[in-house]
Amino acid sequence: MARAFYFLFGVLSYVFFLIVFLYSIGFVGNMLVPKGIDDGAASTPLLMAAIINILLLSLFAVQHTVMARQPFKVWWTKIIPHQIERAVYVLLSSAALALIYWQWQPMTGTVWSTDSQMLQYALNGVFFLGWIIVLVSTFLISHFHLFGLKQTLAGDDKSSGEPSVLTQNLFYKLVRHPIMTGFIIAFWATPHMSVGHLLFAIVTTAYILVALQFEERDLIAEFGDQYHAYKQRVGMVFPLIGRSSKPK
Ligand SMILES: C[S@@+](CC[C@H](N)C(=O)[O-])C[C@H]1O[C@@H](n2cnc3c(N)ncnc32)[C@H](O)[C@@H]1O
Repeated sequence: MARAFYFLFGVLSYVFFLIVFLYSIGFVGNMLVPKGIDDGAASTPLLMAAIINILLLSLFAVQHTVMARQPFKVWWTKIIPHQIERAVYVLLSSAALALIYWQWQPMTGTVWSTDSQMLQYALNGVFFLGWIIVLVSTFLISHFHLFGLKQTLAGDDKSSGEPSVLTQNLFYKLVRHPIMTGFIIAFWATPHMSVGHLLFAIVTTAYILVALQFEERDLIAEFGDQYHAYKQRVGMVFPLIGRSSKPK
């Protein structure tokens, strides 16, 4: 009975994530959604709009980073069943993203814009390529584990999970964090960069670079020398850039 509940919760959380993920593409790309990043009346004064937007992004950053850390998970799974820990994380992360999109204050001044149709097609192509890299990379790691569905079918024994495997194939052969590479590409590639979009791209890129320091600390704790060797060989977010020079 409990297992069925965990699975149902996992499925609902996953469906919510999928809706928010698809909305993210429309929001950042200013297409096909009721409210894109540049839509809405720009009635809030610029400085106030910037403060609100940074606070919204910070809320997501704090939730996403704190809940992903091992000490938090150890404490949290004393309160909630370990089978749904990841699904709850995915649900709350998706809710934090939905809040950003809902409350985002448009800042519509133009930073760059191109009239060239060729360039517009090219930049939109790169934008979609970024999202495809994100999606494919989640499957290279383990899509349904990453989004918490697999864990809902686990037994009561916390230690009975599958052993972790360090993915090093396809995109992971080129960079250590292709999901983040895909996001960065998708956030920056646009034929029309508004002030609000630029703020979004700068803050999210900075957050990604900080969050990866925490993630890599955890990966080293988990995989030890194997990760050190991987770090020496493979760039962080872009090929060849951000490799460590010597073994620790
Ligand atoms: C949202 S994913 C992001 C993965 C990676 N940072 C990226 O950008 O492709 C975070 C989870 O992926 C796991 N992870 C990161 N790199 C991995 C790898 N090379 N193999 C397996 N799991 C990995 C982390 O332990 C963490 O649980």
